[in-house]
Amino acid sequence: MSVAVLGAGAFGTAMAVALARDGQAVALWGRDAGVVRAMAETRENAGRLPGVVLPDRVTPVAEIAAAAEADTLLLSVPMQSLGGVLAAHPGLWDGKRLVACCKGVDLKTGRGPSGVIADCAPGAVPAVLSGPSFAADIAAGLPTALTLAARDAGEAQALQEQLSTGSLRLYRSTDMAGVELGGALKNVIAIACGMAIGEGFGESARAALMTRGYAEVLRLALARGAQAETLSGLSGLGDMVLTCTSEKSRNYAFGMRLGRAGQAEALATTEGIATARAVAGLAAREGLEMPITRAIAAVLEGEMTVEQAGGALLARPLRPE
Ligand SMILES: NC(=O)C1=CN([C@@H]2O[C@H](COP(=O)(O)OP(=O)(O)OC[C@H]3O[C@@H](n4cnc5c(N)ncnc54)[C@H](OP(=O)(O)O)[C@@H]3O)[C@@H](O)[C@H]2O)C=CC1
Ligand SMILES: O=C(CO)COP(=O)(O)O
Repeated sequence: MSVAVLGAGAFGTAMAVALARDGQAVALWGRDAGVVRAMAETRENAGRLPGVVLPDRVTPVAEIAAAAEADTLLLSVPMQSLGGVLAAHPGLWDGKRLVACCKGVDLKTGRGPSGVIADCAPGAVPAVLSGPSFAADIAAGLPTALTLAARDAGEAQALQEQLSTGSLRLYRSTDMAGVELGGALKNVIAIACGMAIGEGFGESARAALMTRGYAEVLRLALARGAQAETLSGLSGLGDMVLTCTSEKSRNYAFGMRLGRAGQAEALATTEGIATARAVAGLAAREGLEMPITRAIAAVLEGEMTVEQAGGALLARPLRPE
């Protein structure tokens, strides 16, 4: 089984490096031919993952069809770009294992990564790779553990074996909904935690937000048919712990800047913003109790300040835990 990476950002490049160091030949597709040429010449992705040498087995390619010859394709573009990339090349995906590495909810359809793959590439086998991992850590060969989910247990095991390396340990799951919801929603809670620290609410408040945020994630995931064990695993609790406690997280750092300065510039990968909007809407429609997510969405819409959001959460009626 051969593997390629679509999306030459930090995470895609890190995965290509990890798999190549483990002995696999990996095509790495980037949409910008100039960036691809520079990677091939300098053996570095200077813009997205500076300082990491691309092993010889990584081949940067500017033609998506060349990368899509592989059996397994890691989709490492931001969540809001996933549908567009798949829809733009409809002839490439039949029979391929498409492993989504992005975390979030597509704003146009309300679907997670596997739903977007099912819509845009119905002839492919969808899978999801998620969990606590900074691209720089994977690229440095530091010990990392993630969850690989596919609907079919045999597919999940085949992908687990193909994509695990000496330092990257994958656990397998068939609970696609649980894995992708945990990955999407931890970004919302990370923004909340960043806001709390930036505003000066303190570390106790952050611990409360992580814990009560986890309760919200679990509530939504169970309502979507996910298994509780998945949410307490790497792709749920594991990623929430990492993302809510590290300024290396773009979502957490964004929240922190917003808490400190009242405004902050978002990146395409500040994926918790779109997720907060999508999930706050569906929580309201479906009567799901998700007060933290709704408060974060309100702050992001400019309907309240971080200070007001904190006050509103504290003023909620007292209830059993
Ligand atoms: N960085 C990390 O530590 C981790 C990231 N992830 C996930 O991986 C995904 C990618 O993140 P990451 O690599 O960090 O992000 P980056 O911002 O580093 O890279 C995103 C890449 O996607 C490319 N891209 C964006 N839109 C398109 C498009 N329409 N067509 C083709 N390529 C496109 C960008 O190209 P260009 O440079 O031309 O804009 C860029 O190369 C995210 O969903 C993220 O949540 C998961 C775990 C860890
Ligand atoms: O998902 C991540 C770690 O698992 C990276 O977090 P950010 O997308 O917030 O940078």
